[in-house]
Amino acid sequence: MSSQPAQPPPQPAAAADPPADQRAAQVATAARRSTASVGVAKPAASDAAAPASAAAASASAAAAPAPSGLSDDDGPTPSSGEQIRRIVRFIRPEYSILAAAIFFLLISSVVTMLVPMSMGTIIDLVMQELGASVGDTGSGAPAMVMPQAPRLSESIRQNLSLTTVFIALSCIFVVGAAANMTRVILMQSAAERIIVRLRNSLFVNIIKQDISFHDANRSGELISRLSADTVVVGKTLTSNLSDGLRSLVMAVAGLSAMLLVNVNLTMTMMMIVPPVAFSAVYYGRFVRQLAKKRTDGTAEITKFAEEKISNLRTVRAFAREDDEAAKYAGHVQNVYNLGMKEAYASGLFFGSTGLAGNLIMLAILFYGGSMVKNGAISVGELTSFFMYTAYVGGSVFGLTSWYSEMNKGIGSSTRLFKLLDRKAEIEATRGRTLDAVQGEIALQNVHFAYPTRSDVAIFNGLNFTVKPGETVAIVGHSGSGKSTIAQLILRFYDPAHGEVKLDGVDVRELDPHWMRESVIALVPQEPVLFAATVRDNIKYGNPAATDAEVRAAAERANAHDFIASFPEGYDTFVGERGHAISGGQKQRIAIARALLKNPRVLVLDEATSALDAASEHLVQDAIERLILGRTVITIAHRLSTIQKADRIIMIDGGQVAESGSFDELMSDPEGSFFKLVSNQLSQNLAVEDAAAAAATATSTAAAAPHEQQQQQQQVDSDEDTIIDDVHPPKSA
Ligand SMILES: Nc1ncnc2c1ncn2[C@@H]1O[C@H](COP(=O)(O)OP(=O)(O)OP(=O)(O)O)[C@@H](O)[C@H]1O
Repeated sequence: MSSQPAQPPPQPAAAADPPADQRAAQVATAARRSTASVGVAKPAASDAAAPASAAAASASAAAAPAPSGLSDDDGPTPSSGEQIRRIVRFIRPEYSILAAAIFFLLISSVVTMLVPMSMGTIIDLVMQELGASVGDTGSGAPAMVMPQAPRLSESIRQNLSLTTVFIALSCIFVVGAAANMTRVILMQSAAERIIVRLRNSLFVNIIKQDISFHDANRSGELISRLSADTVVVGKTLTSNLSDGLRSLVMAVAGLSAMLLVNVNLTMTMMMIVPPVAFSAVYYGRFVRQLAKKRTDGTAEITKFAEEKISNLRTVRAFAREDDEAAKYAGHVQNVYNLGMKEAYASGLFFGSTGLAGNLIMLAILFYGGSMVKNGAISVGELTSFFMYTAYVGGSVFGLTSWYSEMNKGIGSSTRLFKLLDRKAEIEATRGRTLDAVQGEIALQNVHFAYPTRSDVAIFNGLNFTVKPGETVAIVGHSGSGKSTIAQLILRFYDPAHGEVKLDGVDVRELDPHWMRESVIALVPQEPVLFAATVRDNIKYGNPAATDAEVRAAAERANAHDFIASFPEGYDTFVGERGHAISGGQKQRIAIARALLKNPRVLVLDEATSALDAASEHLVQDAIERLILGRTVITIAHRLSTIQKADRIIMIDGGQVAESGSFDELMSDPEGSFFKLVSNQLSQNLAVEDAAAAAATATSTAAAAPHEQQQQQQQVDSDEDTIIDDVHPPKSA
């Protein structure tokens, strides 16, 4: 606050305590004289004036929509079957790619399964030639027992030479490798496409959720779903699925081949299946639960980090870096603990199944060796069988890890699909549009409570109409619901009862997107700029605007001169959330943005933080140009704005307490508007008194240093009553 009165400041009303009518005249005069920011909305006791009787609150609460958090309370968790069906529905567009991938997978698997059989055949061929050459030595007795010719390789052996087999197998293996390569590429491309679709649909669904949903969910968590969970689910649906299918095909084909080679040996091998399958099911369930907890833990880490990093200036200003680092470490430790639980479970599971696999191989070697000795099977057949056992063992192992990965994916997908399937209420409405908008806004018998705080009624029977072209200032104590009116007009929320109307039509009948795009603009208290250039930020009001139009809007918003003074002009990067430019500059860019949009109805949530006099003047001047020829609803915090309005609406107790021109309202010293203004003025005048006292004190050489310091502190704190009494930024 920088206003220095031209005349000696009048006594604060409370100190003089004059009769009511005299006080009225005094306050009105003081009000007229004050051209600076008065911060009417910030009386010290304002919070005590909270609206809403408990009865009204519960009435509103009954009709208010339920809070909509992305939590376990947000509807029942679907069963695994439902989740799998949901996942299958989601991957439908990739069916053709997946089918092609499965085709190539089958080819490569068949080729792989040929390996043991071909190796066995080659070994038998080699041994046969070896046997023949041993027989040729003329010693009379064969050097080793040659078992019966194996059934499977019999015909091949009879018709093909060793060289032909080598050449044929090499060609088949090349085909297998090509098929495998194609399978991997196709699967990866399906995974990437699924991740793209997941991310796009999820982002769209997140930004199209009702504001009440965003009240209930922190952005960090949503970002985590968007970035981390989408990858887990995408990979599960493709690479893991492909690996699982491959393992399944190989296990089935391998088993069939083993049965063909020898049934008894196969039965011995099968002893391992029941215990492994049993433990795989339990292990799978366990990791699914862990995965869900881990994705939640990761989301917790992301939302914590997002909030602290994006508000680093506050963390730094309070020197809380170490505390925040410790809290962050706590969240990270939580995820680490879950990871370690999984590590122990995985170690136990994979270690024991590996041991079971090795023991069964030993058993086969022992049993198979005796069969070779008896001439029941050939060495080549035992080799083939052994290789099939290893392949099938590997495939079963692959299937169990696929099962656990699938479970993890399903665990991660729970919240993701819940979020993806969530239907917005307001934003999903496809209402009509109006041909020619006059710009009349009416609130009729509006009852409202925020969905996240449904037991606190903000309005209970709010009624007022703003005529086309009229400028109305909404005033009231802090927390009385002024900004809430703006949010209802923009249809960020629907009232529990009553109607908000545009040109006599309930906004629930209208298309909310059309209304915000073409009819209504909001200039919020603390304008939010995006991390982009000045030009892009202004063009946010109308992406189709030309550079000339952007410049014209900036000129009308008193922004062109400061923009032109930047070395990069309109291409200057404004920093994250516009941190790289000043508050007054930000406000003027926001005004230029609104000018470019050229709305019929303008909702102006006036900034509560005061700017220096020069900057304030430039902003006010820009606002005056902005409001020309429109219906304007100003959530007013400055006396000058209130005085200039055609009409003032005073909100108190969730209803319109008073309505009229400035002079009309100020003529009633018992009225709530009069009290609000006089209360604020006394605060303001106290600041001026303290400033004058401080100036006197500073000039008095005799003043003790600590007294000077105290006086200065008093001035600082009084000035802060207005500047500091700023509520959390409300932005569009
Ligand atoms: N998104 C929200 N969810 C729940 N409660 C909210 C939300 N936004 C505001 N409120 C509460 O609603 C009440 C009215 O808030 P509102 O911002 O409309 O007041 P205001 O009159 O504009 O205050 P000020 O002048 O301080 O900006 C306050 O008690 C506030 O805490």
